[in-house]
Amino acid sequence: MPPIIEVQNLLQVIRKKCVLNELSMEVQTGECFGLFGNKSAGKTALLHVLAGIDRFRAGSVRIMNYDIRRTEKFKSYLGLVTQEKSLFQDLKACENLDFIAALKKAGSQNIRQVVEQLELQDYLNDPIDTLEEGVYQRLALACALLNAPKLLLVDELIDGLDFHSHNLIIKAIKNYLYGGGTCLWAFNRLEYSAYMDRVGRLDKGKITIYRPEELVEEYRNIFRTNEEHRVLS
Ligand SMILES: Nc1ncnc2c1ncn2[C@@H]1O[C@H](COP(=O)(O)OP(=O)(O)OP(=O)(O)O)[C@@H](O)[C@H]1O
Repeated sequence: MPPIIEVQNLLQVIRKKCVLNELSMEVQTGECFGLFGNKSAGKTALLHVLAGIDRFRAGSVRIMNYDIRRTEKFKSYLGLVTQEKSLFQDLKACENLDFIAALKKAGSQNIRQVVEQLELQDYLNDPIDTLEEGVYQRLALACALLNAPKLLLVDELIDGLDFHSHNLIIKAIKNYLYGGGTCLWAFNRLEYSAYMDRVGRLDKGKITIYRPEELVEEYRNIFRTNEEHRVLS
């Protein structure tokens, strides 16, 4: 089976700055693949290319074996939670679910399922701008899962959320993966790498692939080295 995401020599330039530089990577079906890196490392830029939001300068990107420069068919298999708030601000929570379900051709059974899974029952009649951050992110994930996507792309998602929302989201993603889904998850807190099967660390437009424990070990070593220098100097 070909990889669900296949990127070769991807070059992305934003406002004359080379953000992704000859980047190549593959994600296999069923993986939870993390994108890790400092602020401005290019995680969102890569996610936006994979979601078909931004055009890219050069290279090749295939999602589910579709060349994303040639077709938009892959988009109907995606679920996406962006870093920016992208739900409809003028609609209530239930209206967002109904509207997005209609766009994705998802039925009322799907809506009931995600509402239950992410415990949104008490918030359905609330306007979006009154939702606290954790509930907003649960709703954003619920909307992304409505079409039972083959590939879920999420940016940050759980950073700074209350413990209950954090746990509900982790459980929902775990169930999604258990059901055969694939997730690509951008984050910038090292501890979240524990949720991933593999992690790609972005730095200066390049990607290095790690097992989560290798990434933690590398940072532990950096810490130890720094500590030694500090004590010695
Ligand atoms: N619309 C834009 N206009 C100008 N520069 C941009 C734009 N979008 C991204 N960039 C630049 O591209 C680079 C990569 O940004 P990106 O948002 O992908 O980083 P990131 O790894 O997601 O960071 P963060 O963790 O802060 O979200 C940064 O230097 C950023 O300033």
